[in-house]
Amino acid sequence: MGGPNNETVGDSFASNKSAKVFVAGHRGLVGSAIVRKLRHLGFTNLLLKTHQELDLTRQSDVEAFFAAEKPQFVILAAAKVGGIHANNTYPADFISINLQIQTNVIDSSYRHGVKKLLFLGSSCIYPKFAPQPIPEEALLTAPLEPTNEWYAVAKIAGIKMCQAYRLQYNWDAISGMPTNLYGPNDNFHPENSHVLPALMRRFHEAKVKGAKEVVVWGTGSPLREFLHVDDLADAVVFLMEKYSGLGHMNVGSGKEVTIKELAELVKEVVGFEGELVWDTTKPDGTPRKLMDSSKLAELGWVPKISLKDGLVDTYKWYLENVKQ
Ligand SMILES: NC(=O)C1=CN([C@@H]2O[C@H](COP(=O)(O)OP(=O)(O)OC[C@H]3O[C@@H](n4cnc5c(N)ncnc54)[C@H](OP(=O)(O)O)[C@@H]3O)[C@@H](O)[C@H]2O)C=CC1
Ligand SMILES: C[C@H]1O[C@H](OP(=O)(O)OP(=O)(O)OC[C@H]2O[C@@H](n3cnc4c(=O)[nH]c(N)nc43)[C@H](O)[C@@H]2O)[C@@H](O)[C@@H](O)C1=O
Repeated sequence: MGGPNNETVGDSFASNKSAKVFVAGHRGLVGSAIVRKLRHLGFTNLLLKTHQELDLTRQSDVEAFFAAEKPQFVILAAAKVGGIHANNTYPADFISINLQIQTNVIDSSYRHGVKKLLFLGSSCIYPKFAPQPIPEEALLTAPLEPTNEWYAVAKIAGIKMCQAYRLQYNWDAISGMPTNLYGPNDNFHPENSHVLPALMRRFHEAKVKGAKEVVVWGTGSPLREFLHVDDLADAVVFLMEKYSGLGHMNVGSGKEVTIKELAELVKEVVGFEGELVWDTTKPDGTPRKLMDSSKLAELGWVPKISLKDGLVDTYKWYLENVKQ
């Protein structure tokens, strides 16, 4: 069994199903998938608070919550999240809310005896023109993509905070960097969401209305790597169990598609039969961000859900759960 400075640890997380686990952001895309996974594994003592019940930007409330509840494990999936337009339009929100949430949760977790914390960042932490596939070592080697640099700077601070607490206090805080995610409970907002849910909604509404065209942003040439959120939840539990290193860990599918290919695939899954029209006044963002997830693969984790299967599953969820 390893302590905080060992690269890998034994099965101390998943073997204790009655451990008190705080999943922050449990109603979001990622948090809800982690809760499903933990419940499936038999965890019985999950600590869950809605944004209304506990605003994680309020330091004294977070401090009081940790003092009263004393969780043993923390998975930090609460954040201000959005797609390229939201990141570009609300830079102050993206940097300040994320810095506040993560600083409050990480510091209170340490101060109130949490055994282990997992912080979630994003593939946008890497330079705009990083080597592909992007290894963890590419962090802070060149300038960021301007459309999301505010969010990226907050996420980089979160990684560094976990590392600093490990170094100074010998405390077990780790970071996982997921690639672009999708799945049940995604945000389907027409402007502020990520590309995949935005297109699913737009194609669905066009199909229902019998529209002839759907507008898609940018040129269609950027490449993106997509991972189903149930795979990510599986990787999160894996990291909680098996990894206790200083370095952050990439979590990707290893497969990339152009936005044009993605749009064609979503169109097919939804069953829209009209044309695509490209709005090139909208930004493309970073040209390519395929992560190198070989470190995680070497530890023994690989994804299982293909993009096609994941899209079918997500559209089924959309039809059953999103008000039409
Ligand atoms: N979606 C993606 O493609 C990717 C996501 N990630 C990371 O995964 C994590 C989760 O993202 P995702 O699930 O997509 O985001 P969502 O927006 O779906 O969920 C975020 C959750 O955080 C909660 N939250 C936000 N602000 C506060 C606050 N002040 N106090 C309490 N709760 C709050 C939200 O509650 P409410 O809605 O009530 O505000 C929501 O439940 C983030 O760290 C993100 O960076 C990483 C890579 C890709
Ligand atoms: C996960 C990651 O997500 C964000 O980065 P991003 O990968 O650029 O995210 P995106 O999903 O919004 O766009 C991907 C691509 O798709 C194109 N695109 C086409 N049509 C629509 C469209 O309708 N909506 C959106 N959002 N994009 C569209 C869009 O122009 C771009 O070329 C970060 O800000 C940050 O949040 C982050 O970490």
